[in-house]
Order: sequence, then C-alpha cells, then structure tokens
Amino acid sequence: MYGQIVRDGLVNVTGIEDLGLTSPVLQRTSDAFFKEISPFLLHFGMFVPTIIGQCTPEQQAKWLPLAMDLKIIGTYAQTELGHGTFIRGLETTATYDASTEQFILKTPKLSSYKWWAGGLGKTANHCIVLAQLYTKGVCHGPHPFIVQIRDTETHMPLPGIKVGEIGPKLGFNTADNGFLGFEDFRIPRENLMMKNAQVTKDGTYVKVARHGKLTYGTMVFVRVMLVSDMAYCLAKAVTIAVRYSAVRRQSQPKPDQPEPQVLDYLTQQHKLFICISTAHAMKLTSTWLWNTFTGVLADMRDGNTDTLPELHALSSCLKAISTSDTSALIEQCRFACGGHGYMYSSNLPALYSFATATRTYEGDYTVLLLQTARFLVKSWEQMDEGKPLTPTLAYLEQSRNGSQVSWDDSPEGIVRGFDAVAAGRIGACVKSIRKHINNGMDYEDAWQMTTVQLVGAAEAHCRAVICRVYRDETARLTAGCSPGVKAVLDQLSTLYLLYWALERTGDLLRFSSLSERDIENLQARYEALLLKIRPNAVGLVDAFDFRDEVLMSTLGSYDGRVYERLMEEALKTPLNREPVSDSFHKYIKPMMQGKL
Ligand SMILES: CC(C)(COP(=O)(O)OP(=O)(O)OC[C@H]1O[C@@H](n2cnc3c(N)ncnc32)[C@H](O)[C@@H]1OP(=O)(O)O)[C@@H](O)C(=O)NCCC(=O)NCCSC(=O)CCCC(=O)O
Ligand SMILES: Cc1cc2nc3c(=O)[nH]c(=O)nc-3n(C[C@H](O)[C@H](O)[C@H](O)COP(=O)(O)OP(=O)(O)OC[C@H]3O[C@@H](n4cnc5c(N)ncnc54)[C@H](O)[C@@H]3O)c2cc1C
Repeated sequence: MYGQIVRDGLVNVTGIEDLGLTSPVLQRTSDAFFKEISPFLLHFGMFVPTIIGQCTPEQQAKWLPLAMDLKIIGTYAQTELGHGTFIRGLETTATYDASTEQFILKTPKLSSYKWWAGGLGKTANHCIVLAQLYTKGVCHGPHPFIVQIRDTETHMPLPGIKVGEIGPKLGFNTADNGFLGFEDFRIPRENLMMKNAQVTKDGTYVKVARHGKLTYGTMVFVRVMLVSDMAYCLAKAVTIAVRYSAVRRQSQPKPDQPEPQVLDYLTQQHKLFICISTAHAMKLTSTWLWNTFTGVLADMRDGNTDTLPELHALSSCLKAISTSDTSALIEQCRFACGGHGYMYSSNLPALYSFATATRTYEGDYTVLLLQTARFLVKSWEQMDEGKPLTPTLAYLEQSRNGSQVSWDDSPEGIVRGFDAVAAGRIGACVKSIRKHINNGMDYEDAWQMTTVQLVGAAEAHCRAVICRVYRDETARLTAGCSPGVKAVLDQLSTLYLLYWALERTGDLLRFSSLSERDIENLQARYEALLLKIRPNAVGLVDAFDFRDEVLMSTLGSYDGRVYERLMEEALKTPLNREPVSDSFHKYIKPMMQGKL
C-alpha cells in the first residue's frame, strides 16, 4: 500500500510539475491518484510555504530550489505527543552553542516527541521543527528550524534521530504521519529560520518582526487554504449523493405508482440541497478570505501588522466552521445514500475521514473559535471606548443602543438578522465576563466561565460573515449571467439563509422581533424552495464538473451504472478470489465437527 501510494504521489507531483500546472489543477487531479492523502502533502502544503514565510532571502535561495525540485522532501513537525494546541508549551528544545555555532536539539521526555507530522514516518528526509529556542540561558519561545533527519542517499535516520510511523488512524492512512525524537542532535546556526528572529554567532538573540506571532504564519495560510479545500470536498460528496439519489428508486408512497427516485422525497432534498448551497458558500467565502489574506500580507510587507489580528480571527473561525460544517454534511450525504453510502467504494467514507480530520488539525475547532472570540470581545470593548471597528465587525454598531432588530424576511433582512444575533451573543458574553468579575473573579476565571457562550458567539459571527459574503458575492458574480443562471444561484444562496434561519430560530427570537408566524412563513418558503431546486439538482452537481476518475465513486459515476459498479468492485475483493475461504477448512469445519 505505502509503496503504491508513494509511486502514485510522485507520478502526480512530478507529472503536474513538468506540465507547470498550478495548485488548483494539482488539487483537482491528485484525487485521481488517491482516495486518501499523499505522503507528499505536507512537503508542498507546509514545508515549502514555511520556507517562503519564515526564511530570509538568503535562506530561501538555499532551500527553496532543493524543495521545489524534490531534492529534499520535507514536512512540518510542530505537534508533540504532549502538546498540540498550546504551542508555547512545546517541550522540544534548541539550545545555542556559541563555541560550535550550532543548535542542540533535544526531546527531553516521551511527551516531547514530535507526533503527527504528515510524511514524517518513512517519506521525509527534512522537516521544519518548532522548538523552544534557548541562547545565553534565556528561553525565547517556539521558533522554526530546518532539520535534516535522514541521509539523502541511504534514507537512514541520522545519528541522534529516532523516527517512525505512528500507526493506523480513522483515515489519512496513506499520509505516513510520523513521530520524531532528538538525542543531542546538532544543527548549524543557519538552520534557524531567521526572517522574524535571528541568533548571531555569539548567541545574541535579535527580534526582527514587530508582531510576536509571525512564527505562526504558516498556520494562518493553511487555515485559509482549508476553507477552499472544504468547498471542494463537500462538492464531491454531494455530487455522489445527488447522482445516486437520482438513480435510486425506493418505496411506493402512492399505490399502483412506480417507486419514485429518492431525490423526489422532500426529506432527501432537505438533506442534500443545503450541501450544494454550502459548497458554493464556502467557495465564495474562501476566495474572499484569500483576498483578505493577500491584502494583509501586502500590509505586512510594508511593515504594517494592524490588519493581522482581524485576519487571525477570520481565518480561525472560518477554518473551524467550514471544517465542522463539511464533516457534518458529508456524513449527511452518506446517511442519504443508505447502506451503499457505507461502502468504501462509494468514496463517502474516505471523504468523511478526510473532512473530520481537518476539524482537528491546523487548530482544533473549539480552540480556534475561542481565538476569534478573543478578538470579538476586544472589539466590543474598543467600541465602548469609542474606537473604530474593523470592517467585518461594523454590525456591532447597530447593537450600541441595545434596540431589538425588527425582523425582515427578505434575504438582506435575514443577513441583518444574523448580524443582530452575533452582536447580541457577543454583548451577552461581555456582560457575563463583567458579571463574574463584579462577583470577585479574576479576568481569566471570568473568561473561562463564559467560554461556552464565547464559542457560540464566535460561531454566530462566522455565520453572519458567511451569509453576508455568500449573498454579496453571488449578486456580484451573477450580475452578467443569464436570468436562468442568476435565478438558480439566487435560489441556492436564499436556501442557505432560510436553512440557517430555521436552524437558529432561538437566537433570532432572542435578538430580533421574529415571531411564531414568521417562523411558519420561513418553513413554508424553505420547503417550496426545495421543490423549485429539485429540477436543477443533478445539473447543479454536474456543474461541479468532477470526472469519474476524481470522484472515484461507484455511486456517483456520471453514467449512473450504480449496481453494475458495486458488483464489479465487490468481485475484486480478495475474499472472492476463491469460492471457499481456507478459514472454512482451518476453523469452521473443525468447529462444526466438534474438533475445535
Ligand atoms: C491557540 C493558540 C493561538 C494560543 O497561542 P498563545 O500563544 O497562547 O496565544 P494567545 O495567548 O491565545 O494569544 C496571544 C496573541 O497572539 C494572537 N495570535 C495567536 N495566534 C495567532 C496567529 N496564528 N496569527 C496572528 N496572531 C495570533 C492572539 O490573537 C493574541 O493577540 P492579542 O494578545 O489578543 O492581541 C496557539 O497555541 C495555536 O495556534 N494553537 C493551534 C496549534 C495548531 O494549529 N497546530 C497545527 C499544527 S500543524 C498541522 O496540524 C498540520 C496539518 C496539515 C495536514 O496534515 O494536512
Ligand atoms: C490527520 C492529522 C494530521 C496532522 N498533521 C499534523 C502535521 O503535519 N504537523 C503537526 O505539527 N501536527 C499535525 N497534526 C496535529 C494537530 O495539529 C493537533 O492534533 C491539533 O492541533 C490539536 O492538538 P491536540 O491533538 O494536542 O489536541 P489538544 O489541544 O490536546 O485538544 C484536546 C481537547 O482539549 C480541548 N482544548 C485544548 N485546549 C483548550 C483550550 N485552551 N480551551 C478549551 N479547550 C481546549 C480541545 O478543544 C480538544 O477538545 C495532525 C493531526 C491530525 C488529526
């Protein structure tokens, strides 16, 4: 299995590199090679971006050509057995020895071992290591180092390196995630990635960057990319589920009528059409987030880090919500396909195992929403002090006078409703924190006692951002489209708003003048809209334009020959090579004869 995947991975990467094609093509073709993950994912996904983001121009000149030509194969080793979220708690140390101008790397305890890095087990011969930097007896916190871990000729681990694969997982079983330990392992001073901080030959620590968290820059980049990856992953899953639902006929709601396509059931439309909408919502939001990200990078190149906090807050909540929604909706696609959705050959299990991992890696869901909440509470307090709000928080102003927003069930009115919910929930958090402090708690405990509400407030803020961006971008991008295309895409964005309004009626009742009658109207509009979308459902997923080789699904192939493909795959399984398994003769027959 591993050997096959490495071969396919290299064919995929070198093939695309030779064709000089860009990463979207890489993304859309690599799936034709793997149902799961390439062992080279981290090389291009994090190792190369970290060299670009954390190295000086001189260091880039040395390492980038080697990495791009695959003369070295890298990964990103930050997480340890004992720490993943709390980076400042990482235990691996890099202590500077001025007498030899080297750093000495150590993993002092078992919990200090690097754990999880993709490709680390058997594939990578270099990696980015996050380690606590010590020089002249002072710890300067986690810093990135480039470390060669294997001999580039023999691939043997270098002396002082303990490295291996971490074993089977829920998914990602072709990603070759590994562990890594250091025993007084020495690297040259120049292997500290010195764009944001430097150590001179005599061991003097020099801070270059103004913002203390630029070391975390690769994670922001990957979080931004993950939102787009999720749109792509969900689009594949819903293509499979909708096509299968158009082929599958089941039950007889009306006597002497043929069994209907299961796609004609309203409950099936309720399960699946939100998946189509959400794939569009996340794709448009990811493009908007990418433009925000490149804008912040440009500011930072000019030495201005003022827009970085909002980018961190946005990338944190959008990564958390996009991965969480995608995991849940891919599982919903599987549920919608009955037993055949549980077949590995449907490709829904592999899509789910990928999506559910993304909810954890690159920053756990809860932890990242709390990062966003930290920014929201700070913004509220700045608003109280009369300071200006950042663009994505302009809606907070409407909450200053505390008046309840009047409910308006137009799409734009629903977007304003979600703004009111976010503003209301953030305000409730601020009130809770202040109440706990007034009752004698310190700020940290008051914050902890409010974290359940803070996660909810961050989710509400994120939902409001997605709703607004999805609605605005749909209007902007369809302005020149035919009335038919415009109408269908407008239906999808309206469906997203109605779906989430119905999911959040409690919040809307609390923070707007929504009434019971309004809810009845919302429900009726939602159901009518499902029926309107039904005739275009297959066309909408065909428009995602996935080739069968990329979908890799017995249920989702374009020709709809589901049963033939299921049987073809079944007959390929090893157990079907012989009519009688040798386990019958070894175990079952003796048991039947009372000889076991
Ligand atoms: C949770 C935090 C942010 C907490 O860190 P901390 O030092 O305690 O920070 P704090 O006190 O909460 O905040 C201090 C301050 O730092 C800011 N900050 C924090 N992170 C960032 C950032 N990325 N960019 C820009 N700013 C950042 C925060 O907003 C705070 O700002 P403030 O003090 O409020 O002005 C951090 O530990 C973290 O990011 N943890 C998540 C770890 C993570 O994402 N690991 C990923 C490993 S790589 C991986 O999983 C690869 C998978 C890929 C694959 O396999 O495909
Ligand atoms: C498939 C996969 C691939 C990965 N690839 C890599 C890789 O290539 N490189 C790499 O460095 N890492 C990688 N990781 C590790 C990943 O980044 C970490 O698992 C992730 O950051 C979460 O950290 P953790 O596992 O230590 O969980 P923890 O941080 O221990 O979290 C455990 C639980 O505690 C909660 N929790 C933690 N802190 C707080 C808090 N402050 N407030 C409230 N609740 C909290 C969390 O919400 C969670 O429910 C990978 C992980 C997976 C699953």
